[in-house]
Amino acid sequence: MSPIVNRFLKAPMTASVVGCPFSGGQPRLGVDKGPIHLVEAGLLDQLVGLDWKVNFDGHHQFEEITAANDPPIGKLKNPRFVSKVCESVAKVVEGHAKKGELPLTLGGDHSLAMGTISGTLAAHPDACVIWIDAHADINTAETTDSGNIHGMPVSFLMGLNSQTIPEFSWVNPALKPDRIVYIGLRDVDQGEKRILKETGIKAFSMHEVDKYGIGKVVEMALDHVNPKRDRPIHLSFDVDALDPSVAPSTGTPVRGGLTFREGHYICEAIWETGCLVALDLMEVNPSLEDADSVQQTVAVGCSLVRSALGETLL
Ligand SMILES: NC(=[NH2+])NCCC[C@H](N)C(=O)O
Ligand SMILES: [Mn+2]
Ligand SMILES: [Mn+2]
Repeated sequence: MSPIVNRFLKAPMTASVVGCPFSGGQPRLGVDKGPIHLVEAGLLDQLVGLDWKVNFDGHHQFEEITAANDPPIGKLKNPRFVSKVCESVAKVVEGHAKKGELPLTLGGDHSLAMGTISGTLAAHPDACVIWIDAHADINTAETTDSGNIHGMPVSFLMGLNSQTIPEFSWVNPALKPDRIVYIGLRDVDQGEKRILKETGIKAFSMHEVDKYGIGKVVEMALDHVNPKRDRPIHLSFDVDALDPSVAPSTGTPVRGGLTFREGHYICEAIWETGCLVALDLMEVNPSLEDADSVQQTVAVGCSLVRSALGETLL
């Protein structure tokens, strides 16, 4: 383990794994198998190898709400199911975080971040969010085209929906625009572009990664949300931020993404701040593409987590 001291976690440093076999935030089956594959690939032993104490007592259990009992609310698909699962995930993440452990949430689709970030903010009200993704996931109930809630968690966390949706009233819209920063964006819907402008949320798209290089981009991102490097950091990593040649097995791949090293650099640099308090690794879908692609994507998912939890190259 690197000599980095984490200022928010209790010793012995403990990762509490929240495996979330959930796919209700988007239509493609298989993303619910992501956490199972990540664990079966040996991720937990790898973390033990980095000197983490690892808590894992099986994947997160939740009650299924069937489509028949979950008609759309406006355009939102599976709204009650997504909401219930995220609410339970929020409680679990909050519980771990309040004990000084690091919740490591394995998705599952990215709607789960509504839960994980709610949980983090309940335990660490001062936290900032670093969101690594091809997508902004900030559509509102009004702007969404797809109705897939994995494209909307940030809007709920920030309270951007003009009409309150009672099913989601448990979400405390505590995330402020200056406490989230994006890296890796390249497929942002028109309505989302407008929201980013209006809220003034800082975003480093692939254009900025090309222009400045990943080292400078991460530094600028941290300077924005965490200028004194004294705030807890929640890192939410959607594997589709990586180029599809690096992480092919994901539901909404977009070409022109982060290289293998750029993705890992982000994780390493955030660990080096000593401020990481929660990590999400989302959207690994082992049902998509051939067996080699699946193996490659799962392996990259594991190595991103290791980098974020202190693995170094030397
Ligand atoms: N977490 C993701 N992969 N999100 C993809 C979102 C795609 C699109 N913007 C939508 O709203 O449906
Ligand atoms: Mn994405
Ligand atoms: Mn996403």
